[in-house]
Amino acid sequence: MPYFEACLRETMRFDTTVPLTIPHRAMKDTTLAGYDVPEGTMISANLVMLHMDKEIWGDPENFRPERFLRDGKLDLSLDKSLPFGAGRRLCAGETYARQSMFQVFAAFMQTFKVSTADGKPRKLSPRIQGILTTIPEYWVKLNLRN
Ligand code: HEM
Repeated sequence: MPYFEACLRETMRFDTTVPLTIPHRAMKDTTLAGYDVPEGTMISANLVMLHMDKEIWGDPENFRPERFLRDGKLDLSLDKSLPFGAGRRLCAGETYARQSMFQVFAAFMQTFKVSTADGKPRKLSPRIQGILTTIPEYWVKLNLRN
């Protein structure tokens, strides 16, 4: 189960569902990462940049759930990803979404063996970028596990 949770976290890091946070407005003059930010400035955090930062992840281009595990246990201090944003306006559905994904995908993977439709390895699909990241049509084959 820790490995499965690590897979979910790595999936959301590797393939950021919401690439930009909801735009926020600076309520007073401030500084951010050394930049002056005047009151009223619109700011959106780029979560893809965070999730693909080499300095944070070392090898962000690799899908490697083990990066969240220490001695076989999930270690949340290793998870610097923010798929649900952060701060006062972070996603209101984070807990619900994390729990639902865990329950639905764990049951799904326990029930089915999943492969590509023709059984051959496929490259990642191109991504369609919008408010959410989606992919074009992509067929998979499900076989019931014994
Ligand atoms: C995997 C699923 C989801 C992801 C990756 C996601 C991600 C996000 C992100 C990145 C934001 C912007 C946070 C920010 O600006 O800092 C957001 C906002 C929000 N999300 Fe989600 N979300 C998910 C599911 C849900 C669900 C299931 C609900 C409701 C049941 C929900 C409700 C909201 C609401 C209400 C906001 C606006 C919060 C505010 O501005 O105060 N989200 N979400």
